[in-house]
Amino acid sequence: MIFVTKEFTFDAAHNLIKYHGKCEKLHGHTYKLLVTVAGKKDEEGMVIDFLELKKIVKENVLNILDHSYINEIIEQPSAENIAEWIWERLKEKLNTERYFLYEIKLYETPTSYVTLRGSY
Ligand SMILES: Nc1nc2c(c(=O)[nH]1)N=C([C@H](O)[C@H](O)COP(=O)(O)OP(=O)(O)OP(=O)(O)O)CN2
Ligand SMILES: [Zn+2]
Repeated sequence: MIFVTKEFTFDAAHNLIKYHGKCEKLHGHTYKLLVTVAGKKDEEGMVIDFLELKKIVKENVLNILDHSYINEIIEQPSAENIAEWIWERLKEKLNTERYFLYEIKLYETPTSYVTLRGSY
C-alpha cells in the first residue's frame, strides 16, 4: 500500500454559533487541507496522478469553500464538521478498484488541526 498526499489552501470566513468565546465572532482563516489517497500503483508507477487529485479536490471542495462564508454551507463550521463535509464530497470521487480516500487533515491555524479517517 502506498499513500499519496496533496496539500491545498483556501481562505474562508466563519463563526461558531454554538460556542461561547472569541470564535463566536465572525473571523477568517487560511485553511490548509491535506488529502491522502491509499492504493496500489498502475503501469505508470502512480497510485493517482497528482494532477488528477488536484482536479477532483478543486472541483468538489475548493471551488465551493474558497472565499466563502462557511456558515452558509455548514451550519456549525468547526474544523471537525468541515473535515466531515469534505470527506463526504470526496469519498466516492476518490474510490476506485485500485485506490481509496484514506485521510484528510484540515489545519484551521498553523497550530490547530483535525485528522479524519472516515468509514465508507
Ligand atoms: N476542536 C475545535 N476547537 C476549536 C475550533 C474548532 O474548529 N475545533 N475552532 C476555533 C476557532 O474557530 C479558531 O480556529 C480558534 O483557534 P485557535 O487555535 O485558538 O486560534 P489562535 O490563532 O488563537 O491560535 P494560536 O494558539 O495563536 O495559534 C476554536 N476552537
Ligand atoms: Zn475559526
